[in-house]
Amino acid sequence: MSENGKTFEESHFHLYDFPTVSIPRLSHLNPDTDRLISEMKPVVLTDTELVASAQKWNLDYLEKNIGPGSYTVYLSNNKKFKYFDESKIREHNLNFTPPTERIEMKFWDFAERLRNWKDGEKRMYLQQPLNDTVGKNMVDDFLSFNWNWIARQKKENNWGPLTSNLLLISTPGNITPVHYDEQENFFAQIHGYKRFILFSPDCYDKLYPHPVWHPHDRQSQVDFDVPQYDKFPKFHDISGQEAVLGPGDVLYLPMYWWHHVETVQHGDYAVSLNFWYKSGPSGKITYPLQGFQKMAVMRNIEKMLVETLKDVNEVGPLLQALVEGRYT
Ligand SMILES: O=C(O)C(=O)C[C@H](CCCc1ccccc1)C(=O)O
Ligand SMILES: [Zn+2]
Repeated sequence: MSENGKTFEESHFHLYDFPTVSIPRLSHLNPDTDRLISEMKPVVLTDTELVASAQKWNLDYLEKNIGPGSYTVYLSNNKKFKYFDESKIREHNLNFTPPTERIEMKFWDFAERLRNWKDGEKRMYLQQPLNDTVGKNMVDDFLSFNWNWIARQKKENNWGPLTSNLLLISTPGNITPVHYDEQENFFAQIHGYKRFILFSPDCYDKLYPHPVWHPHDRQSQVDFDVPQYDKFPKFHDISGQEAVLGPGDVLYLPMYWWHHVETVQHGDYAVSLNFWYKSGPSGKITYPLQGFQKMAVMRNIEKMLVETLKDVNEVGPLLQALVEGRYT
Protein backbone atom coordinates (compact mmCIF):
# COMPACT_ATOMS: atom_id res chain seq x y z
CA MET A 1 0.00 0.00 0.00
CA SER A 2 1.47 3.36 -0.87
CA GLU A 3 0.41 6.38 1.11
CA ASN A 4 1.90 9.81 1.08
CA GLY A 5 4.38 8.64 -1.53
CA LYS A 6 5.81 5.92 0.74
CA THR A 7 5.15 2.25 0.06
CA PHE A 8 4.65 -0.28 2.84
CA GLU A 9 4.60 -4.07 2.94
CA GLU A 10 2.28 -6.12 5.16
CA SER A 11 5.15 -6.62 7.62
CA HIS A 12 4.91 -2.93 8.50
CA PHE A 13 1.46 -3.39 10.06
CA HIS A 14 -0.23 -5.73 12.50
CA LEU A 15 -2.63 -8.05 10.66
CA TYR A 16 -6.16 -8.43 12.05
CA ASP A 17 -9.14 -10.57 10.98
CA PHE A 18 -11.72 -7.83 10.39
CA PRO A 19 -12.23 -6.05 7.03
CA THR A 20 -11.50 -2.34 6.54
CA VAL A 21 -11.98 0.28 3.82
CA SER A 22 -9.80 3.35 3.25
CA ILE A 23 -10.53 6.66 4.94
CA PRO A 24 -10.92 9.33 2.19
CA ARG A 25 -7.76 11.41 1.58
CA LEU A 26 -8.83 14.83 0.32
CA SER A 27 -7.48 18.34 -0.16
CA HIS A 28 -8.74 20.85 2.41
CA LEU A 29 -10.02 22.83 -0.58
CA ASN A 30 -12.35 19.98 -1.65
CA PRO A 31 -15.95 20.83 -0.62
CA ASP A 32 -16.44 17.17 0.35
CA THR A 33 -13.88 17.69 3.12
CA ASP A 34 -15.91 20.29 5.02
CA ARG A 35 -19.09 18.26 4.40
CA LEU A 36 -17.54 15.11 5.95
CA ILE A 37 -16.31 17.11 8.96
CA SER A 38 -19.77 18.66 9.40
CA GLU A 39 -21.24 15.13 9.29
CA MET A 40 -18.73 13.95 11.98
CA LYS A 41 -17.15 11.51 9.51
CA PRO A 42 -13.37 10.87 9.40
CA VAL A 43 -11.26 12.30 6.58
CA VAL A 44 -7.51 12.66 5.97
CA LEU A 45 -6.57 16.17 4.86
CA THR A 46 -3.41 16.15 2.76
CA ASP A 47 -2.56 19.82 2.36
CA THR A 48 -3.73 21.94 5.31
CA GLU A 49 -0.19 23.05 6.19
CA LEU A 50 -1.68 23.00 9.73
CA VAL A 51 1.69 22.32 11.40
CA ALA A 52 4.02 23.03 8.46
CA SER A 53 6.26 25.03 10.81
CA ALA A 54 6.71 21.85 12.88
CA GLN A 55 8.03 19.75 10.00
CA LYS A 56 11.51 20.38 11.44
CA TRP A 57 10.50 18.90 14.86
CA ASN A 58 12.90 15.98 14.79
CA LEU A 59 14.74 14.74 17.89
CA ASP A 60 17.72 17.09 17.51
CA TYR A 61 15.59 20.19 17.00
CA LEU A 62 13.25 19.28 19.87
CA GLU A 63 16.18 18.53 22.18
CA LYS A 64 17.66 21.96 21.41
CA ASN A 65 14.40 23.92 21.62
CA ILE A 66 11.88 22.19 23.85
CA GLY A 67 13.23 23.61 27.09
CA PRO A 68 13.84 22.30 30.62
CA GLY A 69 10.39 20.83 31.33
CA SER A 70 9.73 17.25 32.41
CA TYR A 71 7.93 14.91 30.03
CA THR A 72 5.59 11.99 30.74
CA VAL A 73 6.97 8.84 29.14
CA TYR A 74 5.25 5.43 29.25
CA LEU A 75 7.37 2.26 29.07
CA SER A 76 5.93 -1.07 27.89
CA ASN A 77 7.32 -4.61 27.87
CA ASN A 78 5.23 -5.30 24.77
CA LYS A 79 3.88 -3.23 21.86
CA LYS A 80 0.69 -2.08 23.56
CA PHE A 81 0.25 1.18 25.44
CA LYS A 82 -3.28 0.79 26.81
CA TYR A 83 -4.20 4.07 28.45
CA PHE A 84 -5.33 3.99 32.11
CA ASP A 85 -6.79 6.70 34.33
CA GLU A 86 -4.77 6.62 37.58
CA SER A 87 -7.37 8.66 39.47
CA LYS A 88 -9.92 5.84 39.07
CA ILE A 89 -7.55 3.31 40.63
CA ARG A 90 -7.54 5.28 43.90
CA GLU A 91 -11.19 6.42 43.71
CA HIS A 92 -12.52 2.84 43.79
CA ASN A 93 -9.40 1.34 45.43
CA LEU A 94 -9.24 -1.35 42.78
CA ASN A 95 -6.37 -3.83 42.78
CA PHE A 96 -5.54 -2.79 39.23
CA THR A 97 -2.11 -3.56 37.73
CA PRO A 98 -1.13 -0.82 35.25
CA PRO A 99 -0.08 -2.44 31.92
CA THR A 100 2.67 0.17 31.37
CA GLU A 101 5.06 2.12 33.61
CA ARG A 102 4.80 5.93 33.70
CA ILE A 103 7.97 7.95 34.34
CA GLU A 104 8.86 11.65 34.13
CA MET A 105 11.97 12.47 32.07
CA LYS A 106 13.91 15.45 30.83
CA PHE A 107 13.75 15.61 27.03
CA TRP A 108 17.52 15.14 26.54
CA ASP A 109 17.25 11.85 28.50
CA PHE A 110 14.32 10.65 26.38
CA ALA A 111 16.07 11.71 23.14
CA GLU A 112 19.24 9.85 24.13
CA ARG A 113 17.29 6.68 24.98
CA LEU A 114 15.35 6.92 21.73
CA ARG A 115 18.53 7.31 19.64
CA ASN A 116 19.99 4.18 21.23
CA TRP A 117 16.71 2.20 21.24
CA LYS A 118 16.91 -1.29 19.68
CA ASP A 119 14.01 -3.56 18.71
CA GLY A 120 13.41 -5.96 21.60
CA GLU A 121 14.08 -3.35 24.29
CA LYS A 122 11.25 -1.75 26.32
CA ARG A 123 9.18 0.43 24.02
CA MET A 124 8.73 4.09 24.93
CA TYR A 125 5.89 6.55 24.36
CA LEU A 126 6.30 10.23 25.22
CA GLN A 127 2.82 11.71 25.70
CA GLN A 128 2.78 15.27 26.99
CA PRO A 129 0.54 18.29 26.38
CA LEU A 130 2.58 21.17 24.91
CA ASN A 131 2.93 23.92 27.51
CA ASP A 132 4.59 27.32 27.89
CA THR A 133 7.91 25.90 29.10
CA VAL A 134 9.00 25.30 25.49
CA GLY A 135 11.79 27.46 24.02
CA LYS A 136 11.25 30.61 21.92
CA ASN A 137 11.80 28.89 18.57
CA MET A 138 9.04 26.38 19.33
CA VAL A 139 6.72 29.18 20.48
CA ASP A 140 7.32 30.81 17.07
CA ASP A 141 6.64 27.47 15.33
CA PHE A 142 3.43 27.10 17.34
CA LEU A 143 2.28 30.63 16.49
CA SER A 144 2.94 29.85 12.80
CA PHE A 145 0.47 26.94 12.74
CA ASN A 146 -2.39 27.40 10.27
CA TRP A 147 -4.69 28.83 12.94
CA ASN A 148 -6.87 30.53 10.29
CA TRP A 149 -7.93 27.19 8.84
CA ILE A 150 -8.48 25.40 12.16
CA ALA A 151 -10.27 28.41 13.68
CA ARG A 152 -12.67 28.35 10.73
CA GLN A 153 -13.30 24.62 11.32
CA LYS A 154 -13.99 25.31 15.02
CA LYS A 155 -16.39 28.12 14.15
CA GLU A 156 -18.22 26.39 11.29
CA ASN A 157 -18.75 23.23 13.36
CA ASN A 158 -19.62 25.13 16.52
CA TRP A 159 -16.97 23.39 18.61
CA GLY A 160 -15.96 24.44 22.12
CA PRO A 161 -12.45 25.61 23.05
CA LEU A 162 -9.14 23.94 22.14
CA THR A 163 -8.28 22.05 25.34
CA SER A 164 -4.79 20.72 24.53
CA ASN A 165 -2.18 19.79 21.99
CA LEU A 166 -0.77 16.41 22.98
CA LEU A 167 2.81 15.89 21.77
CA LEU A 168 3.34 12.19 20.95
CA ILE A 169 6.72 10.57 20.26
CA SER A 170 6.72 6.79 19.80
CA THR A 171 9.16 4.00 19.03
CA PRO A 172 8.43 1.93 15.89
CA GLY A 173 5.75 -0.74 16.36
CA ASN A 174 3.99 0.96 19.32
CA ILE A 175 0.23 0.31 19.51
CA THR A 176 -2.37 2.47 21.23
CA PRO A 177 -5.21 -0.05 21.59
CA VAL A 178 -8.70 0.81 20.36
CA HIS A 179 -10.48 3.46 22.44
CA TYR A 180 -12.62 6.56 21.99
CA ASP A 181 -12.25 10.13 23.28
CA GLU A 182 -14.98 12.61 24.20
CA GLN A 183 -13.42 15.45 22.23
CA GLU A 184 -13.13 16.42 18.57
CA ASN A 185 -9.62 15.82 17.28
CA PHE A 186 -7.45 17.08 14.42
CA PHE A 187 -4.45 14.73 14.52
CA ALA A 188 -1.35 16.14 12.78
CA GLN A 189 1.44 13.74 11.74
CA ILE A 190 4.84 15.43 11.84
CA HIS A 191 7.60 12.77 11.57
CA GLY A 192 7.42 9.08 10.65
CA TYR A 193 4.27 7.11 9.80
CA LYS A 194 1.21 6.00 11.78
CA ARG A 195 -1.61 3.64 10.84
CA PHE A 196 -5.08 4.44 12.16
CA ILE A 197 -7.97 1.95 12.19
CA LEU A 198 -11.26 3.68 12.98
CA PHE A 199 -14.69 2.29 13.93
CA SER A 200 -17.93 4.26 14.01
CA PRO A 201 -19.57 4.97 17.39
CA ASP A 202 -22.31 2.58 16.20
CA CYS A 203 -19.79 -0.21 16.92
CA TYR A 204 -20.15 0.35 20.69
CA ASP A 205 -21.90 -3.03 21.00
CA LYS A 206 -19.07 -4.80 19.11
CA LEU A 207 -16.13 -3.30 21.03
CA TYR A 208 -17.27 -3.99 24.63
CA PRO A 209 -15.90 -0.92 26.45
CA HIS A 210 -14.69 -1.30 30.07
CA PRO A 211 -17.10 0.10 32.70
CA VAL A 212 -17.04 3.89 33.09
CA TRP A 213 -15.66 3.63 36.65
CA HIS A 214 -12.74 1.38 35.49
CA PRO A 215 -9.21 2.82 34.96
CA HIS A 216 -9.55 1.59 31.34
CA ASP A 217 -12.71 3.69 30.86
CA ARG A 218 -13.18 4.49 27.16
CA GLN A 219 -10.95 1.57 26.12
CA SER A 220 -12.23 -1.66 24.55
CA GLN A 221 -11.92 -4.93 26.49
CA VAL A 222 -11.17 -6.74 23.21
CA ASP A 223 -7.48 -7.52 22.59
CA PHE A 224 -7.18 -7.39 18.79
CA ASP A 225 -4.29 -9.90 18.94
CA VAL A 226 -6.30 -12.41 20.99
CA PRO A 227 -10.02 -11.61 20.49
CA GLN A 228 -12.00 -13.83 22.89
CA TYR A 229 -15.00 -14.38 20.63
CA ASP A 230 -16.72 -16.43 23.37
CA LYS A 231 -16.69 -13.41 25.68
CA PHE A 232 -17.10 -10.81 22.91
CA PRO A 233 -19.17 -12.51 20.18
CA LYS A 234 -20.29 -9.32 18.42
CA PHE A 235 -16.65 -8.40 17.74
CA HIS A 236 -16.87 -11.03 15.00
CA ASP A 237 -19.04 -8.69 12.87
CA ILE A 238 -16.86 -5.58 13.12
CA SER A 239 -15.47 -3.67 10.16
CA GLY A 240 -13.46 -0.44 10.13
CA GLN A 241 -11.86 2.30 8.09
CA GLU A 242 -8.09 2.78 7.96
CA ALA A 243 -5.42 5.22 6.79
CA VAL A 244 -1.67 5.58 7.03
CA LEU A 245 -0.63 9.12 7.99
CA GLY A 246 2.72 10.57 6.91
CA PRO A 247 4.37 13.93 7.55
CA GLY A 248 1.97 16.76 6.71
CA ASP A 249 -1.19 14.64 6.86
CA VAL A 250 -3.97 15.67 9.25
CA LEU A 251 -6.70 13.21 10.29
CA TYR A 252 -10.09 14.54 11.39
CA LEU A 253 -10.97 12.06 14.15
CA PRO A 254 -14.58 12.74 15.20
CA MET A 255 -15.56 12.62 18.87
CA TYR A 256 -16.62 9.13 20.09
CA TRP A 257 -15.12 7.38 17.05
CA TRP A 258 -13.14 4.32 18.14
CA HIS A 259 -9.52 4.30 16.99
CA HIS A 260 -6.54 1.94 17.10
CA VAL A 261 -3.17 3.59 16.38
CA GLU A 262 0.09 1.92 15.34
CA THR A 263 3.50 3.43 14.73
CA VAL A 264 4.66 1.67 11.56
CA GLN A 265 6.99 -1.21 12.42
CA HIS A 266 10.63 -1.47 11.33
CA GLY A 267 10.55 2.25 10.50
CA ASP A 268 11.48 5.54 12.07
CA TYR A 269 10.20 6.94 15.39
CA ALA A 270 7.00 8.96 15.03
CA VAL A 271 6.22 12.53 16.13
CA SER A 272 2.58 13.66 16.18
CA LEU A 273 0.60 16.55 17.64
CA ASN A 274 -3.13 16.39 18.21
CA PHE A 275 -5.62 19.24 18.63
CA TRP A 276 -8.40 18.27 21.09
CA TYR A 277 -11.52 20.46 21.07
CA LYS A 278 -14.45 20.26 23.46
CA SER A 279 -17.68 19.64 21.61
CA GLY A 280 -20.10 22.51 21.26
CA PRO A 281 -23.72 22.63 22.54
CA SER A 282 -25.63 19.70 21.03
CA GLY A 283 -28.18 21.98 19.31
CA LYS A 284 -31.46 20.45 18.14
CA ILE A 285 -31.71 16.78 19.18
CA THR A 286 -33.26 14.63 16.44
CA TYR A 287 -34.55 11.08 16.83
CA PRO A 288 -33.64 8.27 16.69
CA LEU A 289 -30.45 9.19 18.56
CA GLN A 290 -27.14 8.54 16.79
CA GLY A 291 -24.56 6.02 18.05
CA PHE A 292 -22.38 8.56 19.83
CA GLN A 293 -25.40 9.96 21.68
CA LYS A 294 -26.35 6.48 22.89
CA MET A 295 -22.76 6.06 24.14
CA ALA A 296 -23.17 9.29 26.13
CA VAL A 297 -26.53 8.07 27.52
CA MET A 298 -24.99 4.76 28.65
CA ARG A 299 -22.07 6.60 30.28
CA ASN A 300 -24.50 8.81 32.23
CA ILE A 301 -26.52 5.79 33.40
CA GLU A 302 -23.37 4.02 34.63
CA LYS A 303 -22.18 7.17 36.41
CA MET A 304 -25.55 7.68 38.07
CA LEU A 305 -25.69 4.03 39.21
CA VAL A 306 -22.19 4.13 40.74
CA GLU A 307 -23.14 7.34 42.54
CA THR A 308 -26.40 5.81 43.80
CA LEU A 309 -25.20 2.30 44.71
CA LYS A 310 -21.81 3.46 46.08
CA ASP A 311 -20.41 0.01 45.21
CA VAL A 312 -19.18 -0.68 41.68
CA ASN A 313 -19.87 -4.39 42.16
CA GLU A 314 -23.59 -3.74 42.51
CA VAL A 315 -23.95 -1.99 39.14
CA GLY A 316 -23.82 -5.14 36.99
CA PRO A 317 -26.30 -7.22 39.00
CA LEU A 318 -28.81 -4.34 39.14
CA LEU A 319 -28.62 -3.74 35.37
CA GLN A 320 -28.90 -7.50 34.79
CA ALA A 321 -32.06 -7.61 36.93
CA LEU A 322 -33.45 -4.61 35.08
CA VAL A 323 -32.98 -6.21 31.63
CA GLU A 324 -33.61 -9.91 32.29
CA GLY A 325 -37.20 -10.94 31.81
CA ARG A 326 -38.20 -7.47 30.65
CA TYR A 327 -36.04 -6.50 27.68
CA THR A 328 -34.51 -9.77 26.49
O1 LIG B 1 -5.04 11.57 19.57
C1 LIG B 1 -5.64 10.56 20.03
O2 LIG B 1 -6.82 10.59 20.46
C2 LIG B 1 -4.94 9.26 20.09
O3 LIG B 1 -5.53 8.28 20.53
C3 LIG B 1 -3.51 9.20 19.63
C4 LIG B 1 -2.75 8.02 20.28
C5 LIG B 1 -2.17 8.34 21.67
C6 LIG B 1 -3.23 8.84 22.63
C7 LIG B 1 -2.92 8.44 24.08
C8 LIG B 1 -4.16 8.58 24.89
C9 LIG B 1 -5.16 7.61 24.78
C10 LIG B 1 -6.32 7.74 25.57
C11 LIG B 1 -6.46 8.83 26.41
C12 LIG B 1 -5.45 9.80 26.48
C13 LIG B 1 -4.29 9.67 25.73
C14 LIG B 1 -1.55 7.66 19.40
O4 LIG B 1 -1.22 8.44 18.49
O5 LIG B 1 -0.98 6.58 19.65
ZN1 LIG C 1 -7.51 8.79 21.22
